[in-house]
Amino acid sequence: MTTFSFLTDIIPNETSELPQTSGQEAHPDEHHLRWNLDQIRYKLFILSGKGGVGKSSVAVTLALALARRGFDVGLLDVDLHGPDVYRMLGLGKPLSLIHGEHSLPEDLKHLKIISVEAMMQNRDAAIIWRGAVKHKIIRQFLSQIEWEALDFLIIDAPPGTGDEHLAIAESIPEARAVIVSTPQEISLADVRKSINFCQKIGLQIIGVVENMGHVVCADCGTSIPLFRSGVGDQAMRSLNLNLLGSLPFDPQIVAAADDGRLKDLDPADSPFFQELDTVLNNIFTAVGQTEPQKSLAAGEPGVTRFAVPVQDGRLAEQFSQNQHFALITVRRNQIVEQREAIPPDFKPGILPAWLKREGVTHIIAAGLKTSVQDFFNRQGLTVILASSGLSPETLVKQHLDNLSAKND
Ligand SMILES: Nc1ncnc2c1ncn2[C@@H]1O[C@H](COP(=O)(O)OP(=O)(O)OP(=O)(O)O)[C@@H](O)[C@H]1O
Repeated sequence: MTTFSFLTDIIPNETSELPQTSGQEAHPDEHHLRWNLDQIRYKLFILSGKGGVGKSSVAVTLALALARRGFDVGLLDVDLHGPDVYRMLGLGKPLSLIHGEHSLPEDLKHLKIISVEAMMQNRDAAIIWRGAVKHKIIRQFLSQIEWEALDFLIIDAPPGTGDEHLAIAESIPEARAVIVSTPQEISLADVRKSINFCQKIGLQIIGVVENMGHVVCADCGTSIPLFRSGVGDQAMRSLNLNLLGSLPFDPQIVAAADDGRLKDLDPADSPFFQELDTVLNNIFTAVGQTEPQKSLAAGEPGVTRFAVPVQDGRLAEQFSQNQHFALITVRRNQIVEQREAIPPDFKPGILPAWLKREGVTHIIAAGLKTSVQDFFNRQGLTVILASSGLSPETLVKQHLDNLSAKND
């Protein structure tokens, strides 16, 4: 569940009044912001120099495709003046600020979405906010929403390079930019501005998605260019950018986005979604995500994942830096998957977040102090104490045997 009650004090009701803020306040949320962001593995910032090139469509469909592959995904719409994400997905009802919470439909269980549009009682109201207010709202989206452990956060920005972009770049310096463009010289000129912006503020660009440059013939599957051919390719080469993929113009995308049915389109019937797979795979390569499919989703019914700190293939006597964990997945009392992984750090703020991101539900460990056990328990991780020296597989099997003996 994502909670939003904090927004009552910053979102004007039905009007475009400015909330009172100097914009100069120190951010008491700094700690929470870092805590939240440390739990998110990859942050992708979707940009375009020009409006209407399909940036929101790419952001939304990337988020859908990732969630369908089992990744935990957050989609943040920071296009404060023209938020479209909520509309494209048909998430009709405005968020109830009285109850301060909102739950997403079951079929989007791997996807969390937040857009300023979700909070507007009147969606046609113009939003007139100064830079400082935008900055504050974006910081609050990032620091006060309980995003929890995510594999990907997709951020949809307005066109151009304005306050929203600066707020994101300052708050998430580790975000990586994906630039969306159509293959026309007029759009590509704006791409150069986006590149310049990213370079000036030190945002890493992972590549460009070319959109609506061709159509795919429904009868013969031939690709028919809609613009002067070669313009996009030449520009990518001259800008030294990675082309992540070329998405076709697909009339189903327009109709589905207009009707709020983007999430209902069958990817198998859509040339756009088929080509989006190439974009996704190129993004995985660029960010170093080795598995294009999350093997088994954390929290799936009947699935538990054990983390066992190991040394020389056996349960380690204690936690130590650079230690491997055996991650063992159990489904219906059977071990279905086993692999090793190393956490990025052993700090209290990092280790539980990493374990949760890896879908871990149980830790098997030796000699953990009660205070450390309580700490993991508070993070929703069950601790099972065992003696060191046995293999992780044996320990998990012993635990499963003990459980079934108790149930008999
Ligand atoms: N590949 C595509 N095929 C067909 N229609 C598309 C495609 N990509 C985007 N569209 C349509 O083009 C229009 C503009 O797309 P979108 O809103 O995603 O652009 P944008 O760059 O985010 O615009 P802005 O930032 O100005 O809001 C929408 O109607 C959308 O449905």
